[in-house]
Amino acid sequence: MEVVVEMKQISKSFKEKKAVDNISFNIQKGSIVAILGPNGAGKTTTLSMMLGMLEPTQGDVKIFGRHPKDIAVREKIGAMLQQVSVIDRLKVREVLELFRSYYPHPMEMEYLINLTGLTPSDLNRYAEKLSGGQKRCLSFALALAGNPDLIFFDEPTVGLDTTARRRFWDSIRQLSNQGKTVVFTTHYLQEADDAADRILLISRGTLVADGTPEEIKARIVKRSLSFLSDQDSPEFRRQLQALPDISECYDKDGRIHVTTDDTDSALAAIFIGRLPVRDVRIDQGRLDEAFEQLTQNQEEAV
Ligand SMILES: Nc1ncnc2c1ncn2[C@@H]1O[C@H](COP(=O)(O)OP(=O)(O)OP(=O)(O)O)[C@@H](O)[C@H]1O
Repeated sequence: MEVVVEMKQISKSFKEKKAVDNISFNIQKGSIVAILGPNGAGKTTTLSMMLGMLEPTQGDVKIFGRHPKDIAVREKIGAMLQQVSVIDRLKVREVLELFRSYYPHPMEMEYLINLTGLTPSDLNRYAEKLSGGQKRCLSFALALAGNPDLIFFDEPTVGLDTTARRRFWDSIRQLSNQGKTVVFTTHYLQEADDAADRILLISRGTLVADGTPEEIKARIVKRSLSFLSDQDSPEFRRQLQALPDISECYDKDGRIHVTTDDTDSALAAIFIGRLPVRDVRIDQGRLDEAFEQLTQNQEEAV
């Protein structure tokens, strides 16, 4: 598989603040990768270094095997960033033509318009007169104007309604099917889960997990066992605390719950030790709760 992005031991500090701390990953051609994390995690900083807009304090970024600022790289990448700025006094069609003219192999105008949700009537309007959502569509179109092989999006769906959001992700899938590589940042686990093949989970500047959405979910969602007991005693509670990989033991809704990363081993230990339990259930924690907890921890630490 062709590697298009190589991030090797990247750190970025702003004065005293370490925004990104020793992150390494590669991105393969044709993949859709979400950089997921709470506010201030370092997502935009990471993206900006891939785009060559920020130089790392340490480490090495390579895009298509070259420095991100290399002209050959610039012709093959597109980006849609958080702030939407449009050129005044130009109609949408003129702005698009202008951007297309910067590139050796621009995307066909008709395809570009279809893909990005701009309508024929939008094309004759002045860019500054578009609504917020329409400006996002224009921004998407400008990111694609050069027919890039690698496209970066910073929080792409902020401010889009449900229909526009769905259209955006459908278009991204189409681009990915053509072998284009997509990297986007998001706060939302749900969005990363729906849209990405792979999630890079960033927290406080470090890469805390890297895998498919399924792997990430399995990692952050805690499992627990719950059961009833007719012979509750301090000795029984001590035995529960000694189960493998137990992080918590509590009572809820008349049942005893133990949280563990390894439900199989905990179950085996319960049966081997003949602990006085019955009606054992394995519960999967809720994904949104787990992610919220991760986010809260981050916010508390900032
Ligand atoms: N130019 C800068 N000067 C000083 N500190 C900065 C600068 N840019 C980012 N930071 C700090 O670096 C940290 C990471 O910021 P970054 O914008 O990368 O986070 P993020 O994950 O993209 O957050 P958000 O989701 O809120 O956009 C934050 O603490 C931020 O305040």
